[in-house]
Amino acid sequence: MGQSVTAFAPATVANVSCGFDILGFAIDRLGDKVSVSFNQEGILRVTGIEGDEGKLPLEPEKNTCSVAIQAMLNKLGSKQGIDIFLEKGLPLGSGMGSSAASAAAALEAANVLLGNPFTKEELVPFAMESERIACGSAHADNVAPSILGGFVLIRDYDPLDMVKLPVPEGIFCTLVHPHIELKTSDSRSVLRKQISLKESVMQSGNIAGFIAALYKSDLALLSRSLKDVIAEPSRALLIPGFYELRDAIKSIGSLGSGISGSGPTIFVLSPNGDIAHEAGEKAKEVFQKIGLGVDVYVSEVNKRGAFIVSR
Ligand SMILES: Nc1ncnc2c1ncn2[C@@H]1O[C@H](COP(=O)(O)OP(=O)(O)O)[C@@H](O)[C@H]1O
Ligand SMILES: N[C@@H](CCOP(=O)(O)O)C(=O)O
Repeated sequence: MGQSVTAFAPATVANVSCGFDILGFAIDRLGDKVSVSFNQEGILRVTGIEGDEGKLPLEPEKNTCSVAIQAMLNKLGSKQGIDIFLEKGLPLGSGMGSSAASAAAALEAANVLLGNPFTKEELVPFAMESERIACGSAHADNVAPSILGGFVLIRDYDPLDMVKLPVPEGIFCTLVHPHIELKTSDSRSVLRKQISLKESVMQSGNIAGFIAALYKSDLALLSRSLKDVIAEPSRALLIPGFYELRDAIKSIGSLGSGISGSGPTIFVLSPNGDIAHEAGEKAKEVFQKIGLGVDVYVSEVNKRGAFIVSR
């Protein structure tokens, strides 16, 4: 076997309530690992997947790792054969950017294997192609933060215009993952196709407030801006415990909660780690009452994004 390169890419929280399809941030530690190496057969193939309980496709045109690398090879005009091995660390259909993390790790590793022809920013459109395959929409609010780290704003899609945003000191995220699976394609299908002028004004005010809050490190403003009048009203109905958790954390000093991506994971932002852990305990109580299993992760915002583990 020739040179092998392994990369890790983190889970992400997309939308962050006020930024439907245009805002996301990366999480620490949780994520997918992908190893790539050249093969002599001149084909792109997924040679194996670990940690997916046999659920993910090996077909190169269906797996987000290979779809993303194929888009990269197409851009280079290359027919280089590459073997891909995926270690799946994220649950599927979780709302934690599982499909995106695979693509981000695959691209980070393949870019190094091919001699770094692209910057990190240039990798994002390749990963968007894989999101189109995974859930029918080429949104960038998972893949961009998974590759770049931190909070990322997608100002425009055509042409792609991304802004990496500051991360206020001390801010923590609690991810609450109830044990149900929600496909992004399904939770996109419940969205209203049109919103009112009033709702558009409210959403614009909140996304603008959120961005200002990041630049000013103003956590009170950030908390007031953590609202979603576009997706949350339709999607929250698919997530048991969503409003109960919001009520349960009202008095503990957290900054607010929302749906992570398209759900079912719920995120809570907090001004420090203690409150983030307390939010996690409240979440366990809420879901115990409902009788639904839940995983809780507490994490800082990951400023690094995808990185090389070994080469
Ligand atoms: N490498 C991959 N990792 C995760 N999902 C993948 C991968 N390749 C293809 N998929 C497909 O993408 C879908 C999961 O994506 P999605 O519903 O968007 O989950 P998430 O919200 O966790 O990203 C599944 O249908 C799965 O078969
Ligand atoms: N903006 C997208 C984000 C989907 O995130 P995922 O983690 O659920 O794949 C959407 O809201 O549909």
